[in-house]
Amino acid sequence: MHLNRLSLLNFKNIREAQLDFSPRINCFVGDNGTGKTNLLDAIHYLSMCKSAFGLSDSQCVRHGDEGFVVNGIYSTPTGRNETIVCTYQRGNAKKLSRGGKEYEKLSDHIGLLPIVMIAPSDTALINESGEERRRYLNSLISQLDRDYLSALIRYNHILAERNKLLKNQGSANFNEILEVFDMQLAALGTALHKRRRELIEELAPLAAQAYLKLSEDREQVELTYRSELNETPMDELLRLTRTKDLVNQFTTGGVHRDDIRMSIGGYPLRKYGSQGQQKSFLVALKLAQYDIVAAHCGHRPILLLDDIFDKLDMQRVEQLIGIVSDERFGQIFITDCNKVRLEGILSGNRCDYTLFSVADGTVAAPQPELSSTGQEP
Ligand SMILES: Nc1ncnc2c1ncn2[C@@H]1O[C@H](COP(=O)(O)OP(=O)(O)OP(=O)(O)O)[C@@H](O)[C@H]1O
Repeated sequence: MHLNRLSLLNFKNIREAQLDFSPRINCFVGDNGTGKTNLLDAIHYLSMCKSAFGLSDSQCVRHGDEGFVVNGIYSTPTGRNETIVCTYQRGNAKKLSRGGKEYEKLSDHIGLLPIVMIAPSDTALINESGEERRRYLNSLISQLDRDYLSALIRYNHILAERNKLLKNQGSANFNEILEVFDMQLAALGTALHKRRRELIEELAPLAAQAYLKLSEDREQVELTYRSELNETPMDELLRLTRTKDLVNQFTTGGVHRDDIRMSIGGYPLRKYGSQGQQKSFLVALKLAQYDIVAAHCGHRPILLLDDIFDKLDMQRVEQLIGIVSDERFGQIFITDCNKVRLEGILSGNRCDYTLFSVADGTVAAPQPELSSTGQEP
């Protein structure tokens, strides 16, 4: 599945654009703040029905305008064309259609056009709280497994109800209701824990392998799943923490406290990893994610590489381009401020790429000499 044509209307700083893409490597080059990342975000919208950066729909409407349209024509593996359109008007719910038919539930679309993005904001995965890492896990597993998403929604709902009850300990039938919540929470928590454990067991060796390759066998990283449920089943955990929960008036144990430990050479990555090592780790993690998503859907996700070369030394950049130029990767979109550097790296790796110049929200169609297999026409 690849994106043939992207048409935009009033999306962020892009008033209007219509772009035809290569099924392999597409590059957006231009100065800071010109709209390169915004183009990636539009592609993200078509897959995930939302911005990759936690922005609301209205924040993605071009300033002063009333709504946006993001339209993508995709080529399916069977050679058919599939049109996906996302439209949003301020004050209304956004709409998503596939082949002219509007989705009733946006969640039905998730997973149809798999996508993996590597962006500078991913550093939050290392530097922020466990909530960020749980969000990452949840979003990844939800792309692979619809049951997971519904179990997660139920878990969060019951957790909120249980916390409300714990603040209201004088309410009628308090103990009976608490027992019911505990039973439901234990069943859902156990299912979420199992799925997270399986995913991390799959992800960890792939990420470690990708990191080794990026660092040319110089450094080793590790990813481990931290959960209270690794040692204690959820029903028992709720029993053990009951007294504490009554005092604190919220649920102190469960999968809502899970985390992922990331380390380099046995030490915490956040404290001991350099910026380049942290960036390499995130790239390795996302490459591992790519392999898992590709294996699960049976076709290659679209890969979005935003500002990917920042903080990486030339060897790692070369390794990365070497990895993604492999045939197991499908369509790729890369942004960079430095056209000469990007062209040098891609030509050096004999990559087939198409280059778009972005300036002040306007995207120039590729010139013949900029659509290259590394050689002048
Ligand atoms: N809703 C919006 N309406 C108009 N302009 C917007 C909107 N949202 C963001 N922008 C503008 O888009 C620009 C940022 O674009 P983008 O993040 O794509 O930059 P970039 O080309 O990737 O830059 P960099 O190289 O610095 O990462 C900023 O100038 C910002 O003000």
